[in-house]
Amino acid sequence: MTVDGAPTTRSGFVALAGRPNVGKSTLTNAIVGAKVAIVSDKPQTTRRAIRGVRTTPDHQLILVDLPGVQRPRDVLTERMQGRVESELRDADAALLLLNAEQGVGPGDRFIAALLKRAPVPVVIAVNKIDRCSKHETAVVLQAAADLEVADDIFPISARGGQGVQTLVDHLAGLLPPGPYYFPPEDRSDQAENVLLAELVREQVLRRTRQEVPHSVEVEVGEIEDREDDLIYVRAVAWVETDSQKGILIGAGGRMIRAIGTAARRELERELGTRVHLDLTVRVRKSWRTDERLLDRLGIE
Ligand SMILES: Nc1nc2c(ncn2[C@@H]2O[C@H](COP(=O)(O)OP(=O)(O)OP(=O)(O)O)[C@@H](O)[C@H]2O)c(=O)[nH]1
Repeated sequence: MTVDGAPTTRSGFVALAGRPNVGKSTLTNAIVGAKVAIVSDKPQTTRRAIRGVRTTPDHQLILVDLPGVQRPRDVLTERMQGRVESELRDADAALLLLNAEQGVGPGDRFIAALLKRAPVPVVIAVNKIDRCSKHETAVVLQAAADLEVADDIFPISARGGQGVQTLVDHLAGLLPPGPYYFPPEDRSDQAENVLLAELVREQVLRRTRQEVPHSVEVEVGEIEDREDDLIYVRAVAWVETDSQKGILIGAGGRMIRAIGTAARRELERELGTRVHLDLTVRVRKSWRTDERLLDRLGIE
């Protein structure tokens, strides 16, 4: 409280960086307390910067869940990297997530080098400590310190919750004083169709496992109130080859029906109403290099 009794709030942006699969989505959900970022055991699920908003009486912490940072390889990853750099410029702090199970590798060093140039304080969280002994964790904490990028390093388990509160308290302390950016009830500012597309994509990945790589993108074109208590959602799953399309559709359409049913349930849970999901599969050869499609999909 200030002298005149008005509450002092802190608010700002924390840019979350880390190799694919380190647990960025799981941590985002743990911090925000809702399912805003999709979680999958496949690397590189998160292509868009998905923001989660945590609001408490004294702070609003806006997490920017960065796409997996990689060396530029094609148009998509160059764009992703551009996005990472601009998010860092606009952030109040950066959080580098490491995987305790895997230790510090070249990918982590690459991101750390990028973060060294960030004009904001950098914090490291070493995740998945539930999978490691105390000694193994200590070794990774030391390797994290040796990156010489962060002043503070926190061991956590995003899945189990261990250490998450301490980390959040520290991050909140790095935010500048200021009013809230979003209404307190908001947990994500994503356009609804992007969020729904992520939920559908999660089901596609879950069911197709290794067979269909990360070349699947989902676009939600239409969300329409059809009648009381029923929302019509039209989605297209874009793949790169005819054989991927075949896998997604499956023998006699079994796979696409299973994906559709599971995705519809997720959408119903999200929207709190019955959903009619119209899901089609289309082939778009090398969409990764198609700037116009990337724009339409909201990948900047
Ligand atoms: N044991 C354990 N597993 C975890 C923990 N945090 C995340 N995971 C698992 O690690 C896998 C990847 O987690 P995600 O949250 O999807 O990782 P991500 O960094 O968002 O991945 P991308 O979006 O692909 O970059 C999932 O299977 C999670 O359940 C943790 O603290 N402990």
